[in-house]
Amino acid sequence: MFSFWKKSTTTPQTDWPESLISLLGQPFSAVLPLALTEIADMSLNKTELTLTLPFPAAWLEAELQQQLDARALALQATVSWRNELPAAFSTVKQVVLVASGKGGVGKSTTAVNLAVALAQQGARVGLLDADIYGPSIPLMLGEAQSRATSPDEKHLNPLQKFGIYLQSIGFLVDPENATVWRGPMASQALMQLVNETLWPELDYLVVDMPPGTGDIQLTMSQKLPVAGAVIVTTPQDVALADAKKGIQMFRQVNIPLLGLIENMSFYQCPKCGHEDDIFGTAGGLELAQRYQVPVLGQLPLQSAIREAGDAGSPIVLQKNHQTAEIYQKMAQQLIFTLYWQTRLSPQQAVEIIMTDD
Ligand SMILES: Nc1ncnc2c1ncn2[C@@H]1O[C@H](COP(=O)(O)OP(=O)(O)OP(=O)(O)O)[C@@H](O)[C@H]1O
Repeated sequence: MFSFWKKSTTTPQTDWPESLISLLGQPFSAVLPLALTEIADMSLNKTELTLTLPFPAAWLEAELQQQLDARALALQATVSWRNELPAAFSTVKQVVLVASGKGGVGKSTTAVNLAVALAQQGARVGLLDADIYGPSIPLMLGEAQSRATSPDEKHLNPLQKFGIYLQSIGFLVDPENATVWRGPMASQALMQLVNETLWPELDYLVVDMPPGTGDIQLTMSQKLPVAGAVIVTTPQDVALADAKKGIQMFRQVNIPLLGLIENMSFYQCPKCGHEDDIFGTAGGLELAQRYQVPVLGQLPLQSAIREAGDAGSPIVLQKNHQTAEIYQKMAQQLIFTLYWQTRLSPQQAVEIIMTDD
């Protein structure tokens, strides 16, 4: 019997206003295509409607309040969440890989912005920079000069920035030294980085994978108890061919594909807003359709994204920025996809065992 989420007995009572019951009983939005009555624990106390969900959804509070106001229901919405998932390993509940077949398509940018967007929803988030060929996350979070510290010479403390916990191969070695690692040595080092970091309790650990579909990527995908992978691609033919290999690799090792993100989808002129399909049209979307992978979103090629990354302050932190909102919507979709997937097949906790092969 599925036991991920037990609804309480506080589902709407008959004395709840009819319009409130109808609001909560409708599929809520494209991001949350379920009725809140199906997933939330709810209570109504005079002027306050309190919902507790099985996944982080800070965005829902504002949307729900809007709907309550629109229906002239004089209620204050409060949303909280409770994570009842078992840890997939150590203190980490769900591991999400961000991968790309080809280098330079914006994988690290996407991983950083998604991790911060997940934290903005109220989740406890870790970000592991496993991109051994170009650990760029320290730079993108303004921590390029930081080094990992150890409390006992055996473990590593993660850094904390913008509400997320960070670890990077770049905090341990100079990027030039890391790039010479190959095969087993690289995967061994990366697995050590995962295991020896003192992660606090995390709802999501986002892993920025090295680009490509070689041995390192395969070993990591097999050794980590992964909840799912997100593929980042640009619409160019060469990137798509490599993204296809990524999809095939994850399918081979039974890792669910949570979604595809088409980055640098179109060029957006910062002056006039004109859009141009600089790398072709919707290639990522066609690939996603062909392989039946959900599309999480499309991002423009936009100098603001690069500038924010270079300044060490990801664009998702900017208030009311259109691009920040795209990342936030993608994170919401990701949260719901992970919830739904776990609900359909509850995961088992596993122990990570290091071997020399
Ligand atoms: N949508 C975008 N618009 C403009 N610049 C972008 C966009 N996405 C990424 N960039 C920039 O492109 C460069 C490469 O991005 P990033 O490091 O995220 O790619 P990557 O796929 O992780 O690369 P690598 O394979 O080297 O790790 C960075 O300078 C980044 O700021």
